[in-house]
Amino acid sequence: MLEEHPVDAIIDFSSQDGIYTYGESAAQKKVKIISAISHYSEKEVHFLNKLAQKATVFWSPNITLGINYLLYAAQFLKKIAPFVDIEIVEEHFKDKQGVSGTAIRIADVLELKDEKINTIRAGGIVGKHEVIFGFPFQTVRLIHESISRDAFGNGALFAAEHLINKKPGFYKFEDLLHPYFKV
Ligand SMILES: NC(=O)C1=CN([C@@H]2O[C@H](COP(=O)(O)OP(=O)(O)OC[C@H]3O[C@@H](n4cnc5c(N)ncnc54)[C@H](OP(=O)(O)O)[C@@H]3O)[C@@H](O)[C@H]2O)C=CC1
Ligand SMILES: O=C(O)C1=NC(C(=O)O)C[C@H](O)C1
Repeated sequence: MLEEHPVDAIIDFSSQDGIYTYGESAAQKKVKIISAISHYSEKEVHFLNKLAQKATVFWSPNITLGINYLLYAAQFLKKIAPFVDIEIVEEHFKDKQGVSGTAIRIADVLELKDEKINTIRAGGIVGKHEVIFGFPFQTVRLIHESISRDAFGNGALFAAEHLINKKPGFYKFEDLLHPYFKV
């Protein structure tokens, strides 16, 4: 397939097991792998790491620029106020299965237990994440809302552009943003 249709990168919004259909042949041909799958088991993460020995592999459970900026801002605030109460609220469309992979990632970077994730499923909400920092006399709310699925397409293109000159290895969105934080 990749011989008939050569490409520079594969962008994956399929499902957890999609990687097994193209991973090996992509890595063999040094085709970059950009995965937006929200949930992987340890088995898939291990497989991605193996592929990353040969190819440039990128994985982001939320590929929007906005949410990845929010992740930075949230970690920065937690550093200043380590004992603040933090709650995460994630909202998605009614049929979305499982807890948001983004919310799990936010909890992970802020070192919060998964019980701090509050889930809402309603109608056609594309994807909204809010991190609430409850101080004694003030509240800080960091909110990101994908108002159209175009946000994911734009994010995937941002990733693809920023991976053009990247050597084989396993990359996360923050690896692409680090250079922008140098002042
Ligand atoms: N990182 C991010 O920013 C985002 C991540 N996602 C994630 O992307 C994934 C897909 O979400 P969503 O678009 O809602 O899902 P859908 O089920 O609507 O779409 C998935 C598509 O991929 C196809 N597909 C699934 N598995 C395979 C496979 N093994 N081989 C080939 N094709 C396959 C499906 O085909 P068929 O219908 O024939 O099964 C379907 O066309 C989820 O993990 C979701 O959480 C979604 C949006 C943003
Ligand atoms: O399934 C989706 O659609 C989305 N999944 C995400 C997640 O699980 O965090 C990311 C985005 O909000 C859309």
